[in-house]
Amino acid sequence: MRFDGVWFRYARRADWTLRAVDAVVEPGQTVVVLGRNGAGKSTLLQLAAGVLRPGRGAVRDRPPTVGWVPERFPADQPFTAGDYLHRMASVRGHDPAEADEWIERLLLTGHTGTRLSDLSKGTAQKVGLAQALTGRPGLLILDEPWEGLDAVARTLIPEIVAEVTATGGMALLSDHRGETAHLPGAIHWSVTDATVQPTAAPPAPSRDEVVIEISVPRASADEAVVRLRASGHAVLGVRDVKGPRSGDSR
Ligand SMILES: Nc1ncnc2c1ncn2[C@@H]1O[C@H](COP(=O)(O)OP(=O)(O)OP(=O)(O)O)[C@@H](O)[C@H]1O
Repeated sequence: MRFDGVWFRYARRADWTLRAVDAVVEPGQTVVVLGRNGAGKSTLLQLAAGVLRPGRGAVRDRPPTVGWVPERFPADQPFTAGDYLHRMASVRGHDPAEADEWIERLLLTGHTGTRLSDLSKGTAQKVGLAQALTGRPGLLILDEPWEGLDAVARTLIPEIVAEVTATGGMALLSDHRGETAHLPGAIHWSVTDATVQPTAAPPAPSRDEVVIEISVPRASADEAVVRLRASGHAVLGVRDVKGPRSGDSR
């Protein structure tokens, strides 16, 4: 996908929010967009998603299926979470059952009967993420994904991004706090003074560590992640485990 001389402003006589953007995202690539508040990261992501149209220039070769998670999920809609996800899957031409995979993986099963407007902010963000992932997008766009999401979902982001890119998809994420430093192989763009430039990745922390796997009841997953983090541990991932328990038979 290519930004080909893209200029954008929000009103006819306003200053340009983005000027002369030329940038390429290759298949299988992850791009992290850095920049201070108000620099234009969300604007760039919405141009990539096709939600905004350039004033000049064009975004070319966008994959046919785009999953976009805005910074804030618009929860003021008259559906339950389950209804919303199944309807959105149908509207986008996917099997509604595909939504169920993400409902389960993002630990949303207990929330499917809740109205969107009654969900907590973090759960609503997960519904937005499930919506974007249904149908296996060739371009996944996550606007500040670390901001609203709960602890479990945050650990899933690198895993989900890796799955999208492993099959030749592209991922575009914005990050104003440098939390995406751990996305392996990502390239970084910086939005400064209305222009977009490649920039160096923030340095990754050095390690001399071991990985310990633990299991907890599904309902306690979020609390466990929060506690482990609070104790100074790095939580690398959360996955669903089905079937009889093994490995603790002593
Ligand atoms: N709908 C809009 N109408 C007019 N101006 C807007 C609109 N949305 C954003 N802007 C302005 O465009 C500029 C870029 O905003 P944008 O949201 O893209 O920045 P950002 O880098 O994503 O910031 P943040 O990190 O705070 O989300 C800001 O000055 C913002 O106030």
